[in-house]
Amino acid sequence: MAMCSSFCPHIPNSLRQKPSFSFPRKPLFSLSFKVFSFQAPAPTNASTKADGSPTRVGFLGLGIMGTPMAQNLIKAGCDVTVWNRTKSKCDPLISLGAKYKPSAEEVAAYCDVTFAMLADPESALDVACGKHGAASGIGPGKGYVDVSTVDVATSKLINGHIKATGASFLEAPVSGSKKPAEDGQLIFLTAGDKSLYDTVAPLLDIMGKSRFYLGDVGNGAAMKLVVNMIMGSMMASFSEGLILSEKVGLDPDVLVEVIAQGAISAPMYKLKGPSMTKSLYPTAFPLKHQQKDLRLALGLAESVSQSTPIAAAANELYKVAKTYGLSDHDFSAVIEALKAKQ
Ligand SMILES: NC(=O)C1=CN([C@@H]2O[C@H](COP(=O)(O)OP(=O)(O)OC[C@H]3O[C@@H](n4cnc5c(N)ncnc54)[C@H](OP(=O)(O)O)[C@@H]3O)[C@@H](O)[C@H]2O)C=CC1
Ligand SMILES: O=CC(=O)O
Repeated sequence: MAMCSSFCPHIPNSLRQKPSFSFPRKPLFSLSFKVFSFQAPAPTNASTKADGSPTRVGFLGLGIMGTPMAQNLIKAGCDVTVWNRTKSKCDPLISLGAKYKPSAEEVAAYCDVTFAMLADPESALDVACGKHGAASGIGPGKGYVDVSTVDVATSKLINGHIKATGASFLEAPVSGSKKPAEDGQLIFLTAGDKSLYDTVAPLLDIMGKSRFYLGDVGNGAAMKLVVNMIMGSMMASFSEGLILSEKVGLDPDVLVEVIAQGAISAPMYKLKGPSMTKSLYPTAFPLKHQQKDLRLALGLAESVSQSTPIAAAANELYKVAKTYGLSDHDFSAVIEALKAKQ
C-alpha cells in the first residue's frame, strides 16, 4: 500500500524527537492520489533520541545525489557521519560539520541509521556486504537504508546480509535528479522493514517531498526501474522529435514550447529541451546510469516475460551513446547518438 508523507510516522523511543526542536517545515503535500489523508504533526527532531543524545546518521556515497542529500541532513541539524570511496568528496561536508569515518563498516558501527547512495548494483553490494562494508559494522537496533537504484535481486541480497546481523533494512531509491536532491524535493520509493521506514520518515522528509511505502523488499527497486524505463524511452523519443523537427525546417525551440503547452508536456522536456537544442548536456543524471536502469528494467521485464520493445530500442541508443564517450554527460546527450546516425 502506498503511503505519502502525510502518513503520521510512529517514531520508536530510540529516535523519538525532542519537542524543543523543529526541522525546517516543508508544506504538507497535496498529492491527488494520497492514500492516507490524516495529517502528520509537523516533523520534529528525528536527530535526537529519548535521552536527548543525537541520533547518528551515516551517509555512504557522495556523488551527484549523495552530496546534496547529506548536505540537507547536516543543514537540518542532524549528526551526520560520511564516507566515500574518493575521500576528497567528503571534505565539503566535513567543513559543513559532518564527521568522517574511513570505511563503510565504521560508519555503520558508529551510526544508528546509515544511508547509502551508490552508483550501481555492484557498488551497492560491495559497500553494503564487501570487505569493510556496512554489514561488518552494523548490528541489532541499527538500520541500513539503500537509496541507490539497483535491481530487485541485489536489493534482496543486501537485505539478507543486513538482516543476518540483526539490523533492519529499507530500500528507498529516489525519483528526482540533482536539483530536486539539492532542494529536498526527492520522491522516495521505499520497501522493507516498516519500523525502519517509520523511524527514518522524518529524515526522508528533509531530503524529499514525498515518500511511498511499497511493502516487501524489491517493490521499491522495481517501481524505480519501471519509472526510469519510461523516462529513458521518453528522452529517446523526444530526441528523435527534436532532430526531425530541425530536418524538416522547423525550429526545435518552438517544438519545445509547443510540447510544453499540450498534453504531452513534462517537466523533463521543459528542463532539458532548451539546452539540448544548443547541444549542451550539463550532467544531472549521468547517461551511464540511465543505460544501467534500462538494462535492469529489461531484466525485470524478462523475469515476468513482459515484452518491452520500446525500452529495448531506447537501451540500444544509450549503449551507442556510451560508445561515443558520453557516459558521464547528462542522459539527454543520447540525442547525439541519433545525430551521428544522420
Ligand atoms: N543523478 C541523478 O539524477 C539520479 C541518480 N539516481 C541513482 O542514484 C545513484 C547515484 O547516482 P549519482 O549520485 O548520480 O552517481 P555518481 O556517479 O555521481 O556517484 C556514484 C557514487 O557511487 C560511488 N561508487 C561507485 N563505484 C563504487 C565502488 N565500486 N565502490 C564504492 N563506491 C563506489 C562513487 O564513489 P566515488 O566518488 O569514489 O567515485 C559515488 O559516491 C545511482 O544508482 C543512480 O542511478 C537516482 C535518481 C537520480
Ligand atoms: O533516476 C533519475 C531521476 O531523475 O529520477
